[in-house]
Amino acid sequence: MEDYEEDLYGVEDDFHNQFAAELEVLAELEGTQDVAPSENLQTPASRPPLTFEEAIAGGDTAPRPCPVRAPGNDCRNTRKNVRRDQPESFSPMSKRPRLEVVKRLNFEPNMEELLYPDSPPGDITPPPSPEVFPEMLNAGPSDAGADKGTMQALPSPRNPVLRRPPVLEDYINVTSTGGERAFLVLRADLTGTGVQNPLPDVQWRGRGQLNLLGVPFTSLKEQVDNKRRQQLLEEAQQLSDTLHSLRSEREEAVLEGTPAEEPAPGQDTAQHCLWVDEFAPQHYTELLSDDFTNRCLLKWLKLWDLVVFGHERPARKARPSVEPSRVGKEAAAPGKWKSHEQVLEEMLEAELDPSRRPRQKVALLCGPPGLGKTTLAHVVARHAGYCVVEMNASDDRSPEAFRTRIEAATQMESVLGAGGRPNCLVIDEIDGAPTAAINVLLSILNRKGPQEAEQGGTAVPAGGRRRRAEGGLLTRPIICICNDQFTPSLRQLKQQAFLLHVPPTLPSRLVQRLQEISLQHGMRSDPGALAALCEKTENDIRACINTLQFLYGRGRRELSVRDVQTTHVGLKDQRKGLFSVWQEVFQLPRAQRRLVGQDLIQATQALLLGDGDKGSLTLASQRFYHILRVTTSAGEHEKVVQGLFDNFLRLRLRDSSLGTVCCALDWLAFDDLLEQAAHHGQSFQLLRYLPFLPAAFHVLFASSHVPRITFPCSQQEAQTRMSQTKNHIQTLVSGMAPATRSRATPQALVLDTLCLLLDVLAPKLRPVSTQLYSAREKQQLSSLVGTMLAYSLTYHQERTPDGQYFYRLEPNVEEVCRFPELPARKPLTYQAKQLIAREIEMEKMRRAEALAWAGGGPQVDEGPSGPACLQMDRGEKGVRPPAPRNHEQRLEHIMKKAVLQEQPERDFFGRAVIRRVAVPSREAEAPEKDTDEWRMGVAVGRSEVWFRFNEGVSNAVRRSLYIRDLL
Ligand SMILES: Nc1ncnc2c1ncn2[C@@H]1O[C@H](COP(=O)(O)OP(=O)(O)OP(=O)(O)O)[C@@H](O)[C@H]1O
Repeated sequence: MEDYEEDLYGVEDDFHNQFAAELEVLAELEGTQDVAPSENLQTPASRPPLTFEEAIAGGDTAPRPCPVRAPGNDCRNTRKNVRRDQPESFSPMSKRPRLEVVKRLNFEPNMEELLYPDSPPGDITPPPSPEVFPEMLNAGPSDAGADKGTMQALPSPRNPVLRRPPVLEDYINVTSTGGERAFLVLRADLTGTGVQNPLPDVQWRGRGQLNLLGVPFTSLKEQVDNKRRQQLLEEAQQLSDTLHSLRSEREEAVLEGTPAEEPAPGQDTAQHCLWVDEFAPQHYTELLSDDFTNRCLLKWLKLWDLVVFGHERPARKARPSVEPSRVGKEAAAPGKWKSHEQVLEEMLEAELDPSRRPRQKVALLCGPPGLGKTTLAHVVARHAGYCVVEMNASDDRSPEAFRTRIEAATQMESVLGAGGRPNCLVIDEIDGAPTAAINVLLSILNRKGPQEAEQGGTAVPAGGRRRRAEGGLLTRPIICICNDQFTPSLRQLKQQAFLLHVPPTLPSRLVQRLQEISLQHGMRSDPGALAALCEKTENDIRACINTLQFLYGRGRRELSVRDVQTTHVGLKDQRKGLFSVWQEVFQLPRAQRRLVGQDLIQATQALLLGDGDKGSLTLASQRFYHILRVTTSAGEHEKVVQGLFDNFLRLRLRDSSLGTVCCALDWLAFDDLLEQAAHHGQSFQLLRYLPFLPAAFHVLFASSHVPRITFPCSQQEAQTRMSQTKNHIQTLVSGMAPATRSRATPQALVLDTLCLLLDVLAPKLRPVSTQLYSAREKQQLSSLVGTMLAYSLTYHQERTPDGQYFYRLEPNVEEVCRFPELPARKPLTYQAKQLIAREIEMEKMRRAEALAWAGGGPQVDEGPSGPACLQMDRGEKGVRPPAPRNHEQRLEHIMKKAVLQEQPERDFFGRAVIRRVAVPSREAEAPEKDTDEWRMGVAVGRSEVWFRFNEGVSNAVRRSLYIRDLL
């Protein structure tokens, strides 16, 4: 059969050409029918090869290729089956060979191009989509072969591209660029993808997805889930291992019968007891705070002995060797500043007050947290024989509660447990108390005893009654404790208090104490690690002990420096003042100052660029985190940043190329952006990045020098200047002539107009009288006045503090567009400004009069006035009649008004006055046309000359003028 086809192939047949269309339709019709059995079924082997003529003659009986509409079935098998099953008589297949011929004629070159390259000539399977096609071609040699096989094995669907519209099927028509029309048969979309899939076995890339990820998202998700699961499993494994090992340890211990491991009765409570409480000092000698401070506080408490216990104050021993020299020194230098210690000692040695109490009724201990201030107060008070009553000022904040607590503690005595000891009141966290509460305390301190009242001249009985009403005299010591002595509410109290600054604990003492504590719990710790711990906690006793206990609780039996560095030590939340924050940012911590110049720059770069190994960054990163913590706790981020901005350029910069400055400016800009995004866009999660700016500044600028820090004011100044500028612009715009204002937006004024306008407003004016000006100069002046009036500008005379007069532009737009340090480009003289100011005033008057006149009379349109009028005079002389001059206008106006507004004369009460007509005298009868008065009136009213005396204006040229010359 193939041979036969080959023989037939390429035969040109007129019949087929003529009836191509009909053949096509027939082929289509046949395609819709079921596979028809062939009439003469012969196997190719049994059939002898035919010649062309035989084939033609055979016509309808000629064997035909397998039907195309048998998907999934092998062509030959089908044919065989058909041959066996179907009776030979039934054969509607007469046109089959022609169909094949039609197919092979293939009259459409465009369609031929689209055919699959490897497909046999008779295969009219539409090509796969261009996307699949190259893939299939490049699938590798074996695949390609397989695919070819598949392609050949696949049933080839009927050609959906037809030259004529199909009869039974839906179609769409397509016209090629060459104008040829083809008809595409529509088929049902069985796959439902909307895309005809020519090869269902080949996956279309991405199944409609873009595959931007490379790896599908689902598999990524799976990976993450797997990872998490793995992690959880590992953790669980670790936990069970630990539990297992612990259990085995305990079992071993039980088996060995170690007495130490047996749960002691108090052990459970001891485990939960804080070490800070366990090792809290009980005696004066166990105190870690500075000895001088401890001693001073004890001495001050002892000053109360006379009032509280009735003990006489021991007589002071004379210090023969020290005193004279000291006295001599003080006498020699009376104005010399005294140290704080000297002041304290003087206070302690001073005489008691008339009521035999110390002059300072309250002691104020201040210092950073965790130094043992509260402990000091307790231990010293107990040591001095008192029963300590503590109150927390942050808790009892209301003045009433404050008064009640203080009076209860100072005027009553505990009957239970105190052993008859008098109270000593300790007020902790007094910096958290409001001013009103502090005032209550002050009023209690300032109550006067009878002796003082007598000295003050107050009447005793009345004073006694009042005292009883307001409470008794304070006879017990009060010790106040605070962290921040600069809290505003403490100002008054500080003046009356015995102020004691508690200095940081000496690290050597603290290390020793910590070593004792850790040894007692069987924890090994070398002094280096403990020193690192002290440094990290800034010698905070509480933080050190708590850290030790925390590490011990986690099973560490040995403290190393690494442990200290990796542990996050919880410090008490403490706010530092702004100056100390700025100082910490710009100054290296004490311990690291000696490292300046060694690894600092490297560390800086590594920290900022993020490319250093962690080991070399420990010091720098510690500093970084410290600053981060300090600035976060300081709170006032805006103020902190302003201080950094105002001060960072005043520092001694190490970097001569100013790279650090540029970096710092970048940080500042970034900070601005962050704040803007956070507050304008309400993206408050961005606020967490703000404290990094001070940390970056520290890394960039911190040095060993003590920085000279000033309080920031540039922001305030800039804001004031901006509001001033806005005011100037607003005043300018509101005063502008409407025509000018319509085109002058504030922004355009600032950016484009004002700068040039200032140059326009400074023409060269000769310092002579305007009468001597040439026409051009007059025009220049009038246009200047016109421009200034259009922008509502004028010059205003002012006086400097040293008494000099000067003219200032009003509103002062020079401030808007000129830097104050720079001189004006074309400064006008005082006289020029004066002249311009006067001309502006005159012009304003003229305009006002013209307006009033226009409003008063009907003859309004007599022409413009002022500079416009002047210009009209010059430019359009021939066109319009010259307008009346200004003084003429004015005079005429006045006279008209006088005529129009002639009112009947009225007396004081508003009644019309009727004058008696006097008998006319002779002189009156005569026509006094020549009288002086009449003539004067004519002269003033009718004369062309009119002048006004302006007081205070001195024109450069003067000349004598007589009245007769004017007449
Ligand atoms: N010499 C010491 N030896 C051991 N522990 C001490 C010593 N001094 C103080 N402590 C412990 O340190 C802890 C903190 O002390 P204290 O409360 O007196 O500090 P503070 O300066 O008052 O802190 P704050 O300002 O936060 O109130 C206390 O629990 C105390 O037990």
